[in-house]
Amino acid sequence: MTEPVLTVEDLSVRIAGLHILQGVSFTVAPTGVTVLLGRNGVGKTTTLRAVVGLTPRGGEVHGRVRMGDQSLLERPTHRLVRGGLGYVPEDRCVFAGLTVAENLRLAERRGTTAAYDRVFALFPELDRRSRQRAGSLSGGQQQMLAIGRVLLNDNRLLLVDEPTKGLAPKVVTEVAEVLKRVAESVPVLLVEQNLAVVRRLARDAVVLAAGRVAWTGDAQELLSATALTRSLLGVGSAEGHHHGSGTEPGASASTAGPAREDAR
Ligand SMILES: Nc1ncnc2c1ncn2[C@@H]1O[C@H](COP(=O)(O)OP(=O)(O)OP(=O)(O)O)[C@@H](O)[C@H]1O
Repeated sequence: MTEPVLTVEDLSVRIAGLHILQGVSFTVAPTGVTVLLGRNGVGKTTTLRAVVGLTPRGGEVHGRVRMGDQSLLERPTHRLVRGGLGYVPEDRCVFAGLTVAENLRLAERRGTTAAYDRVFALFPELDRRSRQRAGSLSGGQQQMLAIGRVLLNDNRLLLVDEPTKGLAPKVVTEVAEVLKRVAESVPVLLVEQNLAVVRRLARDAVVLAAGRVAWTGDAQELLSATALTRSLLGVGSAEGHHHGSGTEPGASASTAGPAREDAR
């Protein structure tokens, strides 16, 4: 068996008195996309943040997280990033007042050669728009910039949080396509609510529920098991068709109905 690139063991996170993660354990395969799923507010973002050392101040993190043989939890984020842990946060965090080129330049690491060729091959638009202010880019273009910025450097693992959130259908497809190409060379741990995107990209799935891992296994198998997706994610079917009352209110992936099937 190949060694996982990331091993999370008994991860527990408390924030503001809430015990959000209560002993989460899973691994991320060294190739392809592993998707982290679960209903709204279950702790997917909290998991990624804990791995990369960005739990909000005052939050308590316990457990073990390893990337290869390196233990991550006690290291500061900048060290982890330098060690090859790439993170694309949910809110993209591009510098709105700076140009595309300036945003990219800020991501360069001293002592290494930034891989502009790789980034512009994946995102030719960033090259074309290099003098445009990031704040005036579309949501999709900002997402491309957020991903491109991380890809300027070599990574051992990418953590990508809801990259298609709030994007137009056509752009969702573009972002999914780019992530698929990225994942050919670097493993990705992806939080994604759009099940059409999950279907397109993911090989392995980890599902969180009630602060713990409720299911792990083959992502495609999960998506084809209607009863399972309904109980774990609150959607009737990963196909995006309504089956009976397949969209329960408040279910995270329940927004992945027909309107979100565009990424196929
Ligand atoms: N800084 C914080 N202070 C208080 N509560 C927080 C904080 N960060 C997260 N939480 C709470 O922890 C829970 C998990 O949040 P998290 O963002 O990890 O969920 P998620 O699964 O990523 O949700 P979504 O699918 O909606 O993005 C939520 O109930 C959230 O309100």
